[in-house]
Amino acid sequence: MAVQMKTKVVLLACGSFNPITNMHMRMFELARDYLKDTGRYIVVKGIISPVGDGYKKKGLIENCHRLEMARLASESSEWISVDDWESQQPVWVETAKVLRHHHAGLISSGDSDNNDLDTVRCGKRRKMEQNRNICQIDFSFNTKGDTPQLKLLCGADVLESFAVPNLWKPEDIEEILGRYGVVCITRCGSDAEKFISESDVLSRHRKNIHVVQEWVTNDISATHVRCAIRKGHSVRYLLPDPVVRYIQDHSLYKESEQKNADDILAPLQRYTSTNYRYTQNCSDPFASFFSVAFGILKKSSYLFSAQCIVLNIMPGKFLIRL
Ligand SMILES: Nc1ncnc2c1ncn2[C@@H]1O[C@H](COP(=O)(O)OP(=O)(O)OP(=O)(O)O)[C@@H](O)[C@H]1O
Ligand SMILES: NC(=O)c1ccc[n+]([C@@H]2O[C@H](COP(=O)(O)O)[C@@H](O)[C@H]2O)c1
Ligand SMILES: [Zn+2]
Repeated sequence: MAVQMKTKVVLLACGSFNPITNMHMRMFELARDYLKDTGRYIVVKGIISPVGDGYKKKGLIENCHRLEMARLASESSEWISVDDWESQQPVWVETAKVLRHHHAGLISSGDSDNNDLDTVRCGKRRKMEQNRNICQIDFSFNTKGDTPQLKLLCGADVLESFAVPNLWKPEDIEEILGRYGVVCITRCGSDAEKFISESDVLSRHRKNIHVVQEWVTNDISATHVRCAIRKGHSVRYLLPDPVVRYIQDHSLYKESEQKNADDILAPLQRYTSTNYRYTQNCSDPFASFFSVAFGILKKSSYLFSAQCIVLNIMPGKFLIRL
């Protein structure tokens, strides 16, 4: 009887994880089931890669805490682990570069018995031994090719953010979609299918974009969690228990929302340097402001939902803050 060959996949989730929530962990489970059900893929590993502090997102707490919380959350998983390479970089790193880094790691480690994937398996062997059924499901297939495919795992809001001017370099979008591929989990407030059909670049790479419908709609967001903590409300059952304990033990998120409040998000800073530069001797600051800001804000529901927009207008000078 012919043995069906499956393509091995490693899922990489990039994000703030500020803090990591149950939904972040659930994204991996949803994506793995979806890919398995296609009959073509077998997910062998999930990587959580918290963004570095240089991302400058409003309210982003130090990476040491976000990393530790992600580690605590992934302790209960036999196939998801946390990688600190991205968060340890001295400046913010584009997602395409993070993918390149992990892809190079997969290639160099090959697919031998002592490769990177097996390091995760060994590190979590005890848990896997406790759950032999999962081991059998995951590794009983013949797989094709030596190196697993690496795919970006994200929510639909991140996919939609591809359209925000000056947030992503067009060549990075091409690389992410063309070379790796994306597994996108639907999210309240986003319509991934509509967005893909209306975007030339996403339509062109349609076969590399897997949209996973989460029917049990779950609008947990880290922003809501931080807001609840500030109010002194319980966040239990929205986050893994060890993460709730860590937040309590370290008194996190009480006053962190002011962090980076005056900063510009790193990608916007990098790609719009000519746009947001102070404009000197401008005869009509409002006219100039709108010509710059309109491009940025036109399709930025993603930013509107997550960021506060502040304008600093001084005589003859102005600055957009997102
Ligand atoms: N409820 C959710 N449904 C689908 N995707 C989600 C959900 N929550 C987070 N994600 C995805 O997880 C990844 C990391 O997200 P992030 O760390 O920004 O979490 P978040 O809850 O969106 O936080 P914040 O509110 O601070 O933006 C992103 O790809 C995001 O789209
Ligand atoms: N140009 C880019 O590579 C680019 C732009 C915006 C966000 N991102 C990444 O997407 C993720 C989004 O995280 P948040 O949803 O928490 O903002 C982060 O990991 C960030 O580094 C990448
Ligand atoms: Zn987010």
